[in-house]
Amino acid sequence: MTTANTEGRLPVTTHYDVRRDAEGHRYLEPFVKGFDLTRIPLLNKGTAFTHEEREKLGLDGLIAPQVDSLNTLVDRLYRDYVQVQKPLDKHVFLRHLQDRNEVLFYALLAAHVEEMLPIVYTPTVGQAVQEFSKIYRVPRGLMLSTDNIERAEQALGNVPLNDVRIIVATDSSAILGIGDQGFGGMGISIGKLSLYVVAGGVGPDKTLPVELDVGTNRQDLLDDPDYLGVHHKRLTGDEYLAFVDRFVEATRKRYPKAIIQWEDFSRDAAFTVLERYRKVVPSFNDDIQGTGAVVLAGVLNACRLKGERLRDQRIVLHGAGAGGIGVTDALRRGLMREGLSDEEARSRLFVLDQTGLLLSDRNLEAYKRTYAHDPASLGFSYAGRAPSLLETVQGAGATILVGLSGVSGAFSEDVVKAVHANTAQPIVFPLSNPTANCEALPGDVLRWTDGEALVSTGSPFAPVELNGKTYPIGQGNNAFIFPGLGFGAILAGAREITDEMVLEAAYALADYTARTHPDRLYPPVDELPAASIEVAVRVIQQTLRDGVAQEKGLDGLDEAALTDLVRAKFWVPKYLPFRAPAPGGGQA
Ligand SMILES: O=C([O-])CC(=O)C(=O)O
Ligand SMILES: [Mg+2]
Repeated sequence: MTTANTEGRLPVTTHYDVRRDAEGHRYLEPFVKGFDLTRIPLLNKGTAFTHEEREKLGLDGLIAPQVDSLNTLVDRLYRDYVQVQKPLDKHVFLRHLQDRNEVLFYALLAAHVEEMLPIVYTPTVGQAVQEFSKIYRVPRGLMLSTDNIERAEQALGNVPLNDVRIIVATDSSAILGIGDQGFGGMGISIGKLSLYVVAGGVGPDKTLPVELDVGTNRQDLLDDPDYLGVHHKRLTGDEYLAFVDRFVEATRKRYPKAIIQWEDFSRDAAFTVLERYRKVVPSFNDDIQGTGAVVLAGVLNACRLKGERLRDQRIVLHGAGAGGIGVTDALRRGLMREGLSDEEARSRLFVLDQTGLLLSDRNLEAYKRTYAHDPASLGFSYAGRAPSLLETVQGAGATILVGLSGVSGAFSEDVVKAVHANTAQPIVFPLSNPTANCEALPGDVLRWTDGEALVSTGSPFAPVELNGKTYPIGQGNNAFIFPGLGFGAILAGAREITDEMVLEAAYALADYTARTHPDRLYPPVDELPAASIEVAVRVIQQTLRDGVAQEKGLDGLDEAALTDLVRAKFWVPKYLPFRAPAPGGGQA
């Protein structure tokens, strides 16, 4: 309920208490009045407060006289937005709007998804993370650090939301392809959650971005007096795990229904954290599992376009971080679905780290060993300590080349042409983000292969024109997976995010694309919400098969009924009316 607590502080309640009247109409019950209403982003309606609301809510005289509709405000804001020139300034423009008037922010974003996604998300979010201390204005989300982790429960108690269902948490150790970003990684948690709302239908009051500020190893940040994070080196080992333990424990107490999406952890921490908590709290790692699923979906579609199967391919993956190994895992599962044994699947996968191909006679971290080849049975020779990318592509007869290395330009002309020499239609995915870290430009890949390559990238690229033909470049970004995966898991009340749920998300995306855009690898970005709905439905079905759904009443629902349910629960930006409590009115 919405009564002020006894100490007279801000009421301890959600800042967005949606209720329904007897006829089922949604409304908000004011728990603050007057000026404060214009300062709480989830409640503020700008000039859209009606005359009646202004009178009743103590806003008379505090707002410009004209009453606007949400649509009018969206149009007005969009006209302002297009005047802003630089991408980072556009990002700041939108973030400020989000911190001022959240419904308007989402209405604007929803109306211009394709245009604004590169601004709130990759690539511009990469720059926003790097400049985070400079662009920081008002707080958003939960900022845990070595200064307050001992009081994690108290800190979580301060979060003014009562029913958080999805958390994106990062320790900022490997943001996109740009490495350790210290406190600035908060920008990625915020950006991902905007997608959960606009593409995944999760209400903004159900989302919480979290920064786990365990320090940074970047000397330039430590030396910068304007850097807003804690000024010490990163915690490691037991201290690090104790920090994350405290966060998880406090979160479980405050938000027992919340799912945690681990984001942009460096390779070791990514695997350790995922395994340590995945049975404790429903959670998944976006870079390992989300990226894995999205790449599997695109590769399946590319194989379909070639008229071949995944099992016919030989796959080279450049990059053995969280993303690289996650994608390799997903492709291995995909190969096994087509009837291969685990060993046969692994024999078709060739993973390289900075040194070269993973070989069993190299001194490798545990998570890389699964994919190490025995040099004796490799069947091709090489010059150095480990085969280079070119040697591997040639020796292994690669038909697919996937980049998750963060190394700009790693897919040179000779490497791409070597894949083309092995197959008429090479599948080439330079996926590293943001744009500047991409392994190759799609236009180059297409030119080097006479337009025959099937290309997709992680960050957005304009369509390529070549010899009078236009090639749209699909965005193989986990944004096509995590919003639907998370939303489905929320609606099912999943007690765990199983590997099968993630795999099902991949097949759902592949099927959606094959049905709606048979000539493409991924849907266009403006179809993110539609694709996410399909992913969510299939994820719910998988939670039922896996026996992890805690929500009752889903069992008997067929696909059409589940789709109706997901659509009905999809949050859409709308200014709800403020009303006094309805006698006997139930909670939403
Ligand atoms: O954020 C993105 O665009 C995709 C992703 O998870 C990453 O690159 O780390
Ligand atoms: Mg990521």
